[in-house]
Amino acid sequence: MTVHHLLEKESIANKFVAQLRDISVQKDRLRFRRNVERLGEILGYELSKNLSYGQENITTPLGEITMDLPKEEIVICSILRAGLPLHTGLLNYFDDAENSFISAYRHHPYDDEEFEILVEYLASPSLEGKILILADPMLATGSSFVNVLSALETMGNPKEIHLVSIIGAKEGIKYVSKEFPENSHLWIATIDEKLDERGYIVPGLGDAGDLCFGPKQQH
Ligand SMILES: O=P(O)(O)OC[C@H]1O[C@H](OP(=O)(O)OP(=O)(O)O)[C@H](O)[C@@H]1O
Ligand SMILES: O=c1cc[nH]c(=O)[nH]1
Ligand SMILES: [Mg+2]
Repeated sequence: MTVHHLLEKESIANKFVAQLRDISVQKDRLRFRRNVERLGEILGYELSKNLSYGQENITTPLGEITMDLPKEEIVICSILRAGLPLHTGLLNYFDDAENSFISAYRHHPYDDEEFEILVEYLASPSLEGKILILADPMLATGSSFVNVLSALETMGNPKEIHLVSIIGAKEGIKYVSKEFPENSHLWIATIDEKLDERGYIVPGLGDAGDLCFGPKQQH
């Protein structure tokens, strides 16, 4: 897997990530979701430099020009819930992509520290021969991305997989790199050192799903 680390070079994206992390700003849910969406747009733009292009003739009111335009069939698959605003950002740029939605959430059957990842809902077109973009703003242990990959197996073989995320922990990135095909790419805004005992990224930003949409109750 090739890792593309957006914040390695300073840009306006630093400010969006800082606002997601900042405890005095992140409780504004509208701003939080919009910053996730903006980072989806930026990461999508970076990713677009890696796609295949083909020539097409364009007619303007004054003449003709040949332009290189994207040729790939793209499916954007986001992991509920926190993947939704990232999905919107990606879809703002890849506006004719097909779309998949999958649920993967941490179920705590016994206590706060132990959890399993449950995949319960999947709606997807065929992925056969297509570019699959998998979106989730948090890559902590990496188990959600890996479980989702196996849940998507019945949908066909994508030509290439691009993971899009905002904050990743080193340990989780190592795990997904081992489990995803070698020609996959990870487009990530920033990489943090560690996880705490509950599997949260430190310093991270907290719970991205709750910050986007409010707390949820275990069932
Ligand atoms: O890399 P992992 O260790 O699997 O953790 C990351 C997952 O945790 C979060 O989802 P969460 O379970 O909090 O669901 P939510 O989006 O519904 O809040 C996040 O959006 C990822 O899906
Ligand atoms: O740090 C983390 C880990 C998992 N899910 C989150 O939302 N945040
Ligand atoms: Mg959550």
